[in-house]
Amino acid sequence: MSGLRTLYDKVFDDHVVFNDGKSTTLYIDRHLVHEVTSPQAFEGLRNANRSVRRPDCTLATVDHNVPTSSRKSYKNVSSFIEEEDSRLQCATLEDNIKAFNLTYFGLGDDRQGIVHVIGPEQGFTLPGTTVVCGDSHTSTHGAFGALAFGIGTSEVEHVLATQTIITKKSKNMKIQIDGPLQPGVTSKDAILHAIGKIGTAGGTGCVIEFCGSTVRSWSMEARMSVCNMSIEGGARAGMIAPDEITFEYLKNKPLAPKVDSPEWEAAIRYWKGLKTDPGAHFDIEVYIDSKDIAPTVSWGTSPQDVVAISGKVPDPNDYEDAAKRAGIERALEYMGLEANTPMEEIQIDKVFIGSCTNSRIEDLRAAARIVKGKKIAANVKRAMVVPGSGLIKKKAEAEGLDQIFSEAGFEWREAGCSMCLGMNPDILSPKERCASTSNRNFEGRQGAGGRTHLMSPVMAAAAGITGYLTDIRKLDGFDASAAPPDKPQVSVGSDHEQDAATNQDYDDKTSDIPTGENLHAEGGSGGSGGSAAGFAPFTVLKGVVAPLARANVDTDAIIPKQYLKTIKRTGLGVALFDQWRYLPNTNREENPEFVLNQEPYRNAKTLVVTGPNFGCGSSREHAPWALLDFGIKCIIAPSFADIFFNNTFKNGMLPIPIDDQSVIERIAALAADKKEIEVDLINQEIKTEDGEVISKFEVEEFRKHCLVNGLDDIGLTMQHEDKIVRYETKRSEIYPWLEGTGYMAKYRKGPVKVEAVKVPQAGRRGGKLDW
Ligand SMILES: CC(C)[C@H](C(=O)O)[C@@H](O)C(=O)O
Ligand code: SF4
Repeated sequence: MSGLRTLYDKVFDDHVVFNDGKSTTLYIDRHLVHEVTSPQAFEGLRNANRSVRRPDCTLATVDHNVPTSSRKSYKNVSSFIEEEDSRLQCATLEDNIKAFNLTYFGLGDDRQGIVHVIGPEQGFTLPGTTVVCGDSHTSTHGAFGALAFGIGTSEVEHVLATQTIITKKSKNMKIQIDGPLQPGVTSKDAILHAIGKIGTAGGTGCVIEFCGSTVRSWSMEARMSVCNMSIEGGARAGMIAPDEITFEYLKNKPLAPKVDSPEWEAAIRYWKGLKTDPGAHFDIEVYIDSKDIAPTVSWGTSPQDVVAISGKVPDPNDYEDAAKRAGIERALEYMGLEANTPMEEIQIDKVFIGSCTNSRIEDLRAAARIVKGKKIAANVKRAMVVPGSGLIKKKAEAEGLDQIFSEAGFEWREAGCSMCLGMNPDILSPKERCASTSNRNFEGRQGAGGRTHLMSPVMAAAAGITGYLTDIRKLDGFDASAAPPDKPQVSVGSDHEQDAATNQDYDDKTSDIPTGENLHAEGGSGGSGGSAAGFAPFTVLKGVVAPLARANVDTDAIIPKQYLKTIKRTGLGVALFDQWRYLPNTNREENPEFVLNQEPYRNAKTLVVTGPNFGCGSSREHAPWALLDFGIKCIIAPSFADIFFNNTFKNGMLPIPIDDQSVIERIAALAADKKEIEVDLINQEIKTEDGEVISKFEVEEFRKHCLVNGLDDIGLTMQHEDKIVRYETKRSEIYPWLEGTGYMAKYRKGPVKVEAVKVPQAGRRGGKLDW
């Protein structure tokens, strides 16, 4: 070991609560919570009689399910949200934040917005912190030099209860981008270009540090767009070393330390050390010359399917690899595109400017500059602008951006995730084509059968004006010198300074929240009664194995968004692979071609996937819940996306990555022959029906131990209460600005730090704790 450390190494090291040689327990500074991935976690806490350890370090909002229609007559969630499941999920969050004494920005509050927009906007996200959320795009916060990553619902419960997470060190990856960007090219183009280069599995197992002169020149908004999409590159997190631009952005943010206070000075001293030591080792290095980045758009159904706007739709015949060819053919069919069509000849139906990638003030300003004085094309049925937060909306209105958009024919909406994933009323109809500033173009992402083309805000704005995917550089009146892209557009504090001024103000804003009467005494808010606490031990699994010949199977495909509105963990098997399992335009008539609709695979206990990167995309733990509910406990694949991989273990399931493709093919052949296989976790072997060992496999010792014994890792962590307290004491001394003092001073009447639960829960239901 050279002793030289990367930015990631430094932040990781500073958060180690303990390392027992098998896994590392990391302290979490900031926990963001939203309505989709939290109900089951709160239910688990309630079932185990646990409290939230650090309400002062936890911030909740509603974003995914909320309608983006006018809130002029908004009174409360129950009367405002029409769709029943969405309403229940939002109401459940409100019940939970009352019951657990958490800070919450609801629909009546200007500070409400997409969770990854409001954290930075409030100064909740700070350099050098660990930030988690039950959401894959938590990587956004890495733009501040934070170690920020998405987690599943079981881990949400773990963090709520212990303020820690059990983890394993990732590899270090560097993406260096140098030189000034060309006119019309933005950081969104840079990240789309980078993902096209490395692929959606390129960053698997890694934390990416983005560096180089191009990155240094970017504003915080531009940096957030890039770190946001690290997850689309397969990485656990993306990070950018903090610098003067970061510090400037944080000045006067409500929850950042007060400028010029001793805390601010101490924080700046610490933050300035948060950079990679020259000569520190990276496992993977990627270099990009900014001259090679053009305005970039996606053509297919994966974020790696990108091309310069001046390019053409790819031709499957140009690819020798049969699997690759089949993948492109499938994507073209879904997207309704002909090979070799120039991208600029693709006509669109809708435009969406929003999402946690591109809904910040700078994005809206850039798009407004393009549409100013113009009108959307006649073929554009709908064009929407959805600010990332209520405060951004206000700011934009103060600058007259809403007028510019409205005059051009765009709808000016209220804050939320909106059409990024259509869990709310904003969706595409089947076959509608959308120019979108969001981050995922998976099948059905913006609505069943909808077709998404990812791009930057200026490109989406230009598409709205012409009605076609458009090269921004050719748009009438495009002024290449208007905003030199290599000059940082620094957003200073006053941009987002607005805040609830007094306790009374805060109380008024939250007075519409119910008081917890919806909470049931048993089983939480109508949940399944299930919990992450303990599961059936996994030792040997023998049974039918179903073959699935696909690569990059995303969690939207495993279970689409409409099923995420549940507050339970159970009953999701019926929705597993929904789009592939049922014929379109039928009343859930089974597609006989799909493997899980065939005998004997309906009873499969194991899935063998022949392509890599299974479970990529969102952090939804609903994906393993759906598999488990269907009966699948083990998945064998060449590789897995990190968050999905974690989530399976938390549910007593075993994912087995096998990089020898011949072994995968052999198991797939046995599966095709309807033969059973045996997965022996104790001996770490996969065997034929006759007991012949097909392959050995690796599994982390700690995870194996938990699986074999059906252990609840929250209980295990709570046994180390003394170490957590020791870490917290040290943290208060060295990093006093992390205590959540902003909330204490402004919004709270009582103390915010509740005492941790003193009596550790048993690690195994009814069993002996032996770890
Ligand atoms: C709902 C949530 C689990 C999901 C995510 O983790 O990314 C969502 O935000 C998405 O973008 O698909
Ligand atoms: S990716 Fe879309 S759905 Fe997910 S958090 Fe961001 S805006 Fe919301």
